[in-house]
Amino acid sequence: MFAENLTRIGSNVAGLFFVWSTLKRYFPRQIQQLLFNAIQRIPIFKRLSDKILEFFSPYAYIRFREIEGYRYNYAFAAVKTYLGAKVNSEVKNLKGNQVKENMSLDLKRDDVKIEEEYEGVKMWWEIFRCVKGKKICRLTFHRSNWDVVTGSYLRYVVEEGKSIKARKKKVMVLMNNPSLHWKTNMKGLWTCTEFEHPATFDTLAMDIDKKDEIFRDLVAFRDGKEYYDRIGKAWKRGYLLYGPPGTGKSTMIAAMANLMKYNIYDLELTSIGNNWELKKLLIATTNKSIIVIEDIDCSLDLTGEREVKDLKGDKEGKKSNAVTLSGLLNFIDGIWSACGQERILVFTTNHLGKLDQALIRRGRMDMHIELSYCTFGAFKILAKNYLNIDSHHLFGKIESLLKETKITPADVAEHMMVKEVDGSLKGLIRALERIKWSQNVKVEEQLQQGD
Ligand SMILES: Nc1ncnc2c1ncn2[C@@H]1O[C@H](COP(=O)(O)OP(=O)(O)OP(=O)(O)O)[C@@H](O)[C@H]1O
Ligand SMILES: [Mg+2]
Repeated sequence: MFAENLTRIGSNVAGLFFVWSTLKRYFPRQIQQLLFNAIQRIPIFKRLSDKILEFFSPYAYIRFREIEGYRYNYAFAAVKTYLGAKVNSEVKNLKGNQVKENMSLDLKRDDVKIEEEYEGVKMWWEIFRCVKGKKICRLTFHRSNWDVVTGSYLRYVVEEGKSIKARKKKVMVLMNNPSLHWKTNMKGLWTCTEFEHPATFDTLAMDIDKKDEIFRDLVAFRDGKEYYDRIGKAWKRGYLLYGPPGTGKSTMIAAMANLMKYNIYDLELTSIGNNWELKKLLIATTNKSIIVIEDIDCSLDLTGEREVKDLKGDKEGKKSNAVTLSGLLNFIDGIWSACGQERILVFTTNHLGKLDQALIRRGRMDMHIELSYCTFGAFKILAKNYLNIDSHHLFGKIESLLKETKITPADVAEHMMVKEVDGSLKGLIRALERIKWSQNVKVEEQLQQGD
């Protein structure tokens, strides 16, 4: 039976070769090409000729499909980014993209066939769409180079593609929608817009040592995959930012997002109906993100007896405004941690004392960061940002006034919006003297009341 089949296949292939060689003998080259193209247009012949060519070919192929099964193939994305970035003066097909008017032009290679050499080995890439319309990147290489391709080339392409993507990544900010607007399949939970806050760690006005510590902590977290795997801990970190209004809590979150290139999920607890909604929202967040709950003490009444509140929430069921402290804590420690990686959680508050200890204990909130009134060090950073000066003869006076007054970096910054250096520094000195005077009056009043 097998021998019979083999004979039949052999005679069919021989028949095809005979027809082909006859055509080649009697028809000119152009007509041969036309015939070949016409045959190739008939899907069954195309598949057959591709199979025959593949069988006799000394080349091997690796396909990266956009979708594998029902899942997006991240290797495809990396390969596509890598190929798109191969831009140089010899490339003839390029495409230009400008997402926003004020953003720079992004040039990408737009060839469907790309040839390159790696360690002396030739590689041929082709980008096309399969019958179902999904994109495929296909690599062709000589079989004798199997070891180079599978040993190092593909790893290099994927890693390079990922790092190009990370460099070009735009930070997004996502805000939760009320459940009324949610659609099926976990869609419509978050509204997404591009995040364009210019704050960086350089422009952040605070004590240099403290700033360095936070910076190093974030970088260690970002590069800490192996460490977290080794110690068997979920790859997440919590920061609690506390301090009076206008001291830079929101600015620090922006600087964190810009440094890490993580998206920000701005979680507005007051528009969440219950723990079930909270759970859905948190599960829909992606890796490499910062989940922010601003003014945690105002968003929820999280203080006092936890048990009493939770009981109330349970009794009233799903419909009640029942986002509870234990609901929040469970997701921070439990299910959510297990299903997500590389996430940062940031809580901000103006009143540290109001928070429940369970919420802010170490391990949940790994770092407590106080942002406070403007020091001379912080003032110098603001002066550099706003006025582009490193020193000035009025700095000495400002330094001694800052030691005696409580002024927020936001108020200091307000005085430096005037471009003229002398005028803005003198304005700041007047403001500091006013604050100092009113602080002294207050102290005197308190003393008199004490008498
Ligand atoms: N530490 C800081 N470094 C640089 N700029 C700052 C700093 N603090 C405040 N600012 C300036 O003041 C403005 C208000 O600061 P920000 O919104 O970060 O304060 P906040 O601590 O989040 O206040 P709130 O508690 O009211 O939310 C910012 O836009 C920024 O320009
Ligand atoms: Mg804020």
